[in-house]
Amino acid sequence: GKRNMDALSEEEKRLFPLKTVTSVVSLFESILKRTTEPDLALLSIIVGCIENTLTCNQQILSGAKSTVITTTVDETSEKLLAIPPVRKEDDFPEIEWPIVEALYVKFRAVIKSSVDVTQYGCSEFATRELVKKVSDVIWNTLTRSYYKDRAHLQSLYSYLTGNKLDCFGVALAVVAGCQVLGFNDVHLALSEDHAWVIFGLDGKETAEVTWHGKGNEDKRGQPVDAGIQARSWLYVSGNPVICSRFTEVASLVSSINPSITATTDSLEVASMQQALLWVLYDTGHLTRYPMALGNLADLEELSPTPGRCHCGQLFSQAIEVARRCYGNSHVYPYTYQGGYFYRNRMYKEALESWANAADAIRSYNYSREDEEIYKEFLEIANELIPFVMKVEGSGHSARSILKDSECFAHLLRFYDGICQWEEGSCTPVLHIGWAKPLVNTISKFDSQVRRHVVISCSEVAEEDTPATKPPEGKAEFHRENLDANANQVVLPWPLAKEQEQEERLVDSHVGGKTADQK
Ligand SMILES: FC(F)(F)Cc1cc2c(N3CCN(c4nnc(C(F)(F)F)s4)CC3)ncnc2s1
Repeated sequence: GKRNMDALSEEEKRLFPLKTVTSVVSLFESILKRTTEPDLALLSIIVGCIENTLTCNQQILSGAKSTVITTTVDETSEKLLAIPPVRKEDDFPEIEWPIVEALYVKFRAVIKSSVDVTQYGCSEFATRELVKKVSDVIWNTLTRSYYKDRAHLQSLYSYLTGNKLDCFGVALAVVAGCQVLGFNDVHLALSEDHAWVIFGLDGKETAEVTWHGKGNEDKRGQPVDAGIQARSWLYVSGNPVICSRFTEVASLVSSINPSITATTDSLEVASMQQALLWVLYDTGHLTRYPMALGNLADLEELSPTPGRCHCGQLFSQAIEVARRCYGNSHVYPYTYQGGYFYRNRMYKEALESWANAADAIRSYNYSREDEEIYKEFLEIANELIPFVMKVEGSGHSARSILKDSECFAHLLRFYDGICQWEEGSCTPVLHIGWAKPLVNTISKFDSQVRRHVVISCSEVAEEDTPATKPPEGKAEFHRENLDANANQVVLPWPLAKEQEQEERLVDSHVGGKTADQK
């Protein structure tokens, strides 16, 4: 029969005007169920329209009930403000189909009129020149200069109504533009702080299509191999999330930003994002996307969905995926989980997550474009851990973590990971600003506790390692390494080297027992 060339079916159009979370969820479910690939431009315009309507022209003083702030209004101002009747929390201003359709048609027209595909070969696959051309079209239609880190610049709605996009938004727009031109081999590749595209036969080619950070010359058009060779966290050792159309939908949903101000979120936008993430979770499109699982977990912590798993399980799932599918080269799954434990005063678990985060960073070389993760570790080391020491320090209970050798081991592993991250890097990581909190933190632990920590060397395991006892220097830090009364913990090698040298030093001076006599 007649191919329906419209973006939406008649049934889907009947869901408009969109004014509840439920209607947006129904629309997404319908589109995700189709046999054809979801249209990134259409979905990005829809969620962008809702987000920007609810967060950008919000008059807090209008007393609109949609925001989270608690306005302390006194009697007089109550009358003045004439607060409107409380709206259901998933109500939002009506989004009309003709508005969305007009923006969608405009995007397709901009792309098709700016790119003459006949100039780029006749293969079904995109070429580097084609990808660069689409990136140039987006790039050259952006406002000359604007605050790139502002919120709500990630969608095509922002691009089409304000000619502004953030770093992620440019990458998404390029992939959406290639989809308009029929190049379905062009897909998003996502690291924890950057985005690029893959394309060509078997998706073997890569290309930068957007900028990164401040004051860095953009590398648009170039492959990302150099970044991967440099072993910088920014390129996650060549383990980015390689998106399908569906994971690209997950990325545009995950990048929805409900914030109205630094301290206020829009309830409707947050509940829409949460509901859409569950739709993508149920259709299996978050399975290999740790950050989206982390985003969903954060939303669930704030407002648990009845009948859904506990947010703690989502944080754990994200870690599982990062270990199984991405060579444990992602850091955020551990800092998402550590943040959750910290907010819920589960400080021993938080220390373990942060030590695991440091294990993930240790094999990288720190480079100047890795500032985001540097700031993450700096905040953990110089704000969060000192706070834990402060609140735990007062407790003289035997159960205090300051008397727990496993906690001390987590702490040493945390610092050791950062030290090893610095080793071999061109850019230094640690400076005197790290030392004071470090010394302060380490010295808070009981000397008895410190005495019980056994440092072991974990050389690279050989194939024929005897299964019986862990050979000299082979024991890694595993739970089973705790001896019967669990008051000894074993640490991985890098720290042991220093400890052994220290002990040898001590022994030579005070004739104490050597390491192997203990
Ligand atoms: F494409 C770029 F360049 F933007 C890189 C990406 C970032 C990002 C994301 N983020 C970034 C990390 N992020 C975090 N929020 N809390 C974090 C943690 F520190 F608690 F771990 S990390 C929020 C969402 N969430 C989904 N997908 C992506 S793809």
